[in-house]
Parts: sequence; structure tokens; C-alpha cells
Amino acid sequence: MVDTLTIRLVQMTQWVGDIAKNVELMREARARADGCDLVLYPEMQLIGYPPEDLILKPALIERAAHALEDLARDTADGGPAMLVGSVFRDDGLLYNGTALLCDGRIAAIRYKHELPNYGTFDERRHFTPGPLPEPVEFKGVKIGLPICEDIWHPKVCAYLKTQGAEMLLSPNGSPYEIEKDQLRLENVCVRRAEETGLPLAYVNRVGGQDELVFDGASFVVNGDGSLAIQMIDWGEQEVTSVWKRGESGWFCEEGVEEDLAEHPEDAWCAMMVATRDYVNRNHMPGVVIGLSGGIDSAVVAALAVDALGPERVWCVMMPSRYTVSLSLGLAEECASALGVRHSVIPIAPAVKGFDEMLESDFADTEVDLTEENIQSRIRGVTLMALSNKFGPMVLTTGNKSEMSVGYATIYGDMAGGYNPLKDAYKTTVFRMARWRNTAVPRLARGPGGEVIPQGIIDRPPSAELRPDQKDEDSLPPYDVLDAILLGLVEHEQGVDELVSKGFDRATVIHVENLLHRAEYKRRQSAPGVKLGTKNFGRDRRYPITHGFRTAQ
Ligand SMILES: Nc1ncnc2c1ncn2[C@@H]1O[C@H](COP(=O)(O)OP(=O)(O)OC[C@H]2O[C@@H]([n+]3cccc(C(=O)O)c3)[C@H](O)[C@@H]2O)[C@@H](O)[C@H]1O
Ligand SMILES: Nc1ncnc2c1ncn2[C@@H]1O[C@H](COP(=O)(O)OP(=O)(O)OP(=O)(O)O)[C@@H](O)[C@H]1O
Ligand SMILES: NC(=O)CC[C@H](N)C(=O)O
Repeated sequence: MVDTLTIRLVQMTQWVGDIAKNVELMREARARADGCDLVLYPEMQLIGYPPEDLILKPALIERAAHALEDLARDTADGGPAMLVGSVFRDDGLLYNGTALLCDGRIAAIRYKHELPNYGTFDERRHFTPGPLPEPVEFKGVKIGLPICEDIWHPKVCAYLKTQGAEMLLSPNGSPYEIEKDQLRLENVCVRRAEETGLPLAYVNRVGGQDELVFDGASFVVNGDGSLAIQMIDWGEQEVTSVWKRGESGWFCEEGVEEDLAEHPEDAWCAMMVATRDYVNRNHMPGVVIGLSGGIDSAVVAALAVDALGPERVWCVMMPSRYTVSLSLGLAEECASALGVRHSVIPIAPAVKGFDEMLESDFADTEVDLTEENIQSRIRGVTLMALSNKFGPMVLTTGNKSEMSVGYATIYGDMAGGYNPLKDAYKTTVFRMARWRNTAVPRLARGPGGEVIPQGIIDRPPSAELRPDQKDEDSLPPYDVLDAILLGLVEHEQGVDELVSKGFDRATVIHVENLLHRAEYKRRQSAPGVKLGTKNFGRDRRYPITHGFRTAQ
């Protein structure tokens, strides 16, 4: 029995499905933990979280089992033991679990009991809930291993305490949401620590995974609820924590206490990290963006530069006859402030070509939205041609307000591979832009200063698809629209509830109609990173075809 344990907390990225790569990274982290007793990695570190339906492939389960045995053999070298998360097949059933690897073998396995099945999670689709887990014994110390969702409810930790657990080590795959770092610490882990009187180490993964992004922000709280260690958010970090047996049980000595990003820096980091990992892990050499001189594409360009560096971002201004010289100038100014390649490709020849092609079929019709959408589609085709020819992936720029009401052209400005703004309302985009002009986030590769020219922030939003067009000609002002959408989307409120809060009934009914009618567009849209509690994608899953409206 020991009185001191050194536990290496490894906040790292994961490669979903690339078991060999995860093994290599875990081995490297273990080598750096030389001299420690134990290494704690995030949830499912071996196969990556969330694995989704990769779990249905027997080959993945077998490969994970072999890799775990290989890793276990490593621990015969007398170096640190490891706590490794993976998928486990047991009697034909699949479990999300953690294995204790020490002395050259798999010494113990514990399964996750509480399987999250809400919001973006559907773990019950793949896994069977494990029984209430017993502590594992390591060097004579009884350690509880609650896995992520297990700590969000009192039951598992309370059970571990009754079974003699002396400390709680929790591997996590907890996706970012605005202000969730506070929630995890104060509303979840401090409570579990205080309820049980046990110290708790919380280790979360970092990095982007399609529409999810993980912020890390791992920590340790002691049994009295006090914070012993706070690790960084958004980056990888490895920290050696020192645990001692005191008179009233085990505690963790105070260690690093890093500052976490405040809002809106956290949301900027989420979009930046998600875009970086999506582009890099899908082997794209860079990105190409239609830069209009408006706020959305300017913010996407700045995010892309922060994520990838200016040398991998190509901005293309595609003026039409409705593009005012202010837009041309602001686009150029923005590209130059960001230090990116900037091209100007006028679309007039293609517009003329379509006019001629459709002349006889469109004879006797009025010019309307059709012609506006053709311009947007010409730009989409142009960006996709540059992507095909030279390799960069197209980033789309539709913010959440626009994606909510279908204010974007399908197969036009919606054409592209990834949308960093998909979960950011227009009012948030403005806030982000103002903030980015005053600060450079940690890990960002872009320059400081006014990277989004003030002229772009100040001008009224316009699609510039017809003369003097303004977004507010067809939509309520964005502060009103966003407040209504917040109610309808994020809080699942209905028309009556919003009217009782002071919104105009006809406007709310109109917005609700637009929201439902645009579902088909969202289903065909590029994925984008989740920031809030109801992203379009894994969180909010409405039917396309339905007849429900909240107003009778
Ligand atoms: N349920 C459904 N399932 C599948 N397809 C469905 C459908 N309902 C309509 N459609 C099809 O969708 C087509 C209509 O969609 P679409 O062609 O996109 O056209 P639409 O939504 O009518 O127009 C695009 C809107 O976006 C605005 N816009 C465009 C470009 C940029 C911006 C901006 O500022 O960001 C704004 C523009 O001013 C206009 O209000 C129809 O022709 C119909 O065939
Ligand atoms: N003249 C243009 N040159 C290049 N790209 C354009 C141009 N006009 C529109 N786009 C692309 O289409 C997207 C939608 O554009 P639009 O200007 O119609 O509306 P928006 O949502 O207000 O976007 P932004 O704020 O970027 O202007 C833009 O973000 C941009 O990527
Ligand atoms: N992987 C999990 O179990 C995640 C669920 C958990 N409530 C979280 O987001 O932190």
C-alpha cells in the first residue's frame, strides 16, 4: 500500500477510427510520463470518441482488442500503468469501458453505466450499459473509474464510495458548448466530490470531430470541492498530479491553474479548432472562400487564417453588376489585413451565358429570385471549379440565422465542404468580429489588428443580388430575428409563448414557417461546428416533411 501516487493527466486529441495512430500517441505520452505511477487518458482514447457506427464493424472491435493487449504488454517495462478507454465486446454485447493496464497485462476493465442518449449523443444505439462499477485496485489504492456521463448523475460515484473507492479518476469525451466548462466543474464535479468526499480528476479530449469540438479544460477537484488543478482549454497538455494519503483520505496537491478562454474567445476557438481539424484530417491542402465584402465571409476568412495560416487560405471576390465598389474595396482590404491570396473573378460572362441559354424558355417571364439565385450558383460553381482544379476545399459562410430561415441559395452559396458559422447567429457573428479585431486567440495563426475592416462591420447586411438589396427587406432586423429563433430553436418555444414576451404575432408565425420550410436546405448543407445546445445536425433532428405549427 502506498501513501503517494503520481498520476499523469493527459489531455490529448484523438483520431477517430485510427487505432494505430492513437496507440502511437498514447505511447509517446506514456514515455513523457516516465517516473509517474499511472497515466489517465480521455474517454475511448484507443478508438476515438464518438466512433458512431464504426462500432458496428467487427473488424474495429477486434483491432481495438489487439491494440489494447499490445499496450498492456508495454507496461511490463516497469514504467507507468495506464487507464485506457475503448470499446469492449463481452458475451456478444458491446460496452464503452476503461481498462487498467499494468504489469504487462489488462489488470481490470470497468464499463460505463450511464449512457448519454440525448442531444448529440446516442450511445444506447451502440452500447449496453455496464453494471454499477466496482473500484479497481492499484498499488493497494481503491480507484473509482466513472466514465464521462457517469459523473453527471450521483448514482455511480455514490456507489463507488460505498464500495470503498478512495479517489475518482474520470475519462471524458465531453463536447464543447458555450459555458459548459463552468457547468462541468461547478454543477457536476464539485458536487460529486462534495457528495462523496472523494478527490476527482476529470480528463477531457481536445480537437474537432466533424460537427463536434472538444475543448479539454481538464481539472482536479478535491473532496472538499476545492480546485487543485486546472488545465488549459483548446490545446493538448500533460500534467503530473501528485496525490497523497492524508488523515482524512486521499487528496491531490495543488498544481497548475490555467486561465480558460472567456466568451466570445471560447466560441472563436471552437470554430477555429473545428475547422482546422476538419480540413487537416480530411487531407485538404487549404480552403477557398467567396469573399463578398460582407461580414460573414470576412469572419470565415479570419477564422480560416487563424486555423490554417494565411498561406492556406484563398479568397475570391466575384463581383456582379450589383456589386458596389465599397464591397470590392472592403473585400480587398480584408484579404490584405489577413495576408491571404486574393483573386477577383467577375461573374458577368457567366450571367450573360445563362441569360442567353435560358432566353427562349424564360421569354415572357419577369426577372425574379430565379436570376438572383443563378448569380449565387455561378459563384458556387466557380469556387467548386477552383477546388477541383487546385485542391482547396470550399468553406461556406451561412450563419445560423440564415440557415434557420433558408436565407441562402441551395447549390449556390450553400455549396461547400464545411461551415464554421453554422451554429453562430448573425448577432453572434458581429460580436465575434468586433472581438477578433481587439485580440488574437491562443493557438491562432492569423495576425492581430483590424483583420475585419470596420467598414464591413458597420455596413447593413446585403446579399447584393439585386440593386440596393438589404437583408432587412425580406427578414426582420437580425436582433429581432435572433431573439425569436432563440425561443423557437434553442428553447423549443411556440408562437404564443413568444408573443407573450412581446414579439409581433405575424412576425413570429412567419419566422416559424420559414424555419420549418428550410429544413430541406439544412439537410443538404455542409456540416458545421456545434456551439450551443441545439445545433442543426446531431442536436436538432426535425422531419423535413411535416404539418405541425405551434400556432393553431
Ligand atoms: N421540401 C423541399 N425539398 C426539396 N427541395 C425543395 C423543397 N422545398 C423547396 N425546394 C426547392 O428549393 C428551391 C428553392 O430554394 P433556393 O433555390 O435556394 O431558392 P429560395 O429559397 O427561393 O431563395 C433563396 C433565398 O436566399 C436568399 N439568399 C440567397 C443567397 C445569399 C443570401 C445571403 O444573404 O446569404 C441570401 C435569397 O435572397 C432568397 O431569399 C425550389 O426551386 C424548390 O425546388
Ligand atoms: N461578390 C461576391 N464575391 C465573392 N463571394 C460572394 C459574393 N457575393 C456573395 N458571395 C458568397 O456568398 C455568400 C453569401 O453571400 P451574400 O453576400 O449574399 O450574403 P451574406 O450572408 O450577407 O454574406 P456576407 O456577409 O459574407 O456578404 C458570401 O458569404 C460569400 O461567400
Ligand atoms: N461522452 C459522454 O458521456 C458525454 C456526456 C456528458 N454529459 C458530457 O457532455 O460531458
